[in-house]
Order: sequence, then structure tokens, then C-alpha cells
Amino acid sequence: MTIDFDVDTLSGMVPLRQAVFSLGSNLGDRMEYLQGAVDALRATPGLTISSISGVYETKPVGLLDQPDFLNVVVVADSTLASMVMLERALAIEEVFNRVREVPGGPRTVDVDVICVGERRINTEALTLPHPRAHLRAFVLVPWLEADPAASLVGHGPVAELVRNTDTSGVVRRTDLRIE
Ligand SMILES: Nc1ncnc2c1ncn2[C@@H]1O[C@H](COP(=O)(O)OP(=O)(O)OP(=O)(O)O)[C@@H](O)[C@H]1O
Ligand SMILES: Nc1nc2c(c(=O)[nH]1)N=C(CO)CN2
Repeated sequence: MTIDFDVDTLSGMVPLRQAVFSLGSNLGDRMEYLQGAVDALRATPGLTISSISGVYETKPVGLLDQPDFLNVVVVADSTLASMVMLERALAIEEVFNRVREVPGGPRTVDVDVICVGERRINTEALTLPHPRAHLRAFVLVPWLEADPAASLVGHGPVAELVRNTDTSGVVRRTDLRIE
């Protein structure tokens, strides 16, 4: 018999899982916003950053008529429930005055939860893995740099996804660095 349980609803003893966050900014002092968001993730109890990608200048995906983004990916080990990670991500966006005027439009900082271990969730508030991550070179390229062995639940090795994705709009900014 297999007992299927869900660690997000199992109170108390939660295992350490790998969480992946995609951060983007295309308004104001983009590096300041990204550094601030990474610092806020680093200060999150129950979450320890294990790797941060380099900084990438990326052409906007979706709504094209907006400034270029800076994107980074943060990989962490965490005992937090997935919903708590989303709440933290949304709180960080709030702190940095993110204004949602246009869906998919410009923002000071956007913090998306890409995946939490092998967890699959499909609720109105949270979808895991992020439903568009496998299509987004601005997520996949930095993620592969941060974790060359990365794999995306349901889609396979990130290295393979990168090989099958147009990465021409994603350029490493070797002059920039998140501390
Ligand atoms: N994996 C996830 N990461 C972040 N937000 C999520 C996720 N799944 C669902 N959401 C929900 O999506 C809502 C809208 O997110 P947001 O405004 O950041 O979208 P967007 O950045 O414009 O577009 P996209 O979702 O394509 O990145 C959030 O309030 C959140 O509840
Ligand atoms: N290059 C780039 N394009 C985007 C980004 C982003 O972070 N980078 N975020 C979006 C909504 O999450 C939509 N389009």
C-alpha cells in the first residue's frame, strides 16, 4: 500500500525542499530592486539560499512594448510550505512598491515561485511548477547557470529545455553582480 501525503499540509515536520525563484525588474534602479529582493529572500526564516545566477539583460516576453528586464534566478533550500513562499514573494514585491497597472507589464520587481521540490499545485492563488517557466528563456538560462543539474517537474532537464528555446533575447551582464 502507498500512502500519498502532501508535505504542504503535513504540519510540524516538513522536509527540506529545493525552491527556485525567478526575479525580474524593468523599472527604476533595476539592480537595486533585484539586490533588495534577494536580501529579503535571504532574511526569510526557514529558507537558505544555495545559489544565485548571474544577472541577465532580457528582451520583454509577452507584452513587447516595455523596457528590457534584468532577470536573476535564486535557488534555495527551504522547510516553508509553498503557500508561505508565495506570500513571501508577494510581500517582497509589495515592499518594493510594485504597482500592477498592466498584467504582464512593467514592474519594479517581480518575484515568481518557479518550483518547490516535486510539488504540483493548481489553485487560483498558486500554480506549481510555474505554468510558463518551461517556455521562458529568461528563467531557464539563469537557472541552468545557478544549477547545471536542474530539472523542471514535468518537463525534464533544464539543460535540454534551454537547447530547445530561443535564447537570443537573454544576454549575461558580466558587469553586474548580485551579492
Ligand atoms: N508560481 C507562482 N509564482 C508567483 N505567482 C503565482 C504563481 N502561481 C500563481 N501565482 C499568482 O499569480 C498572480 C499574479 O502574478 P503576477 O502579477 O506576478 O503575474 P505576472 O508576473 O504579470 O505574469 P506571470 O504570471 O506570467 O509571470 C499572483 O498574485 C499569484 O497569486
Ligand atoms: N524578459 C522578461 N519578460 C517578462 C518578464 C521578465 O521577468 N523578463 N516577466 C513577465 C511577467 O512575469 C513577462 N515578461
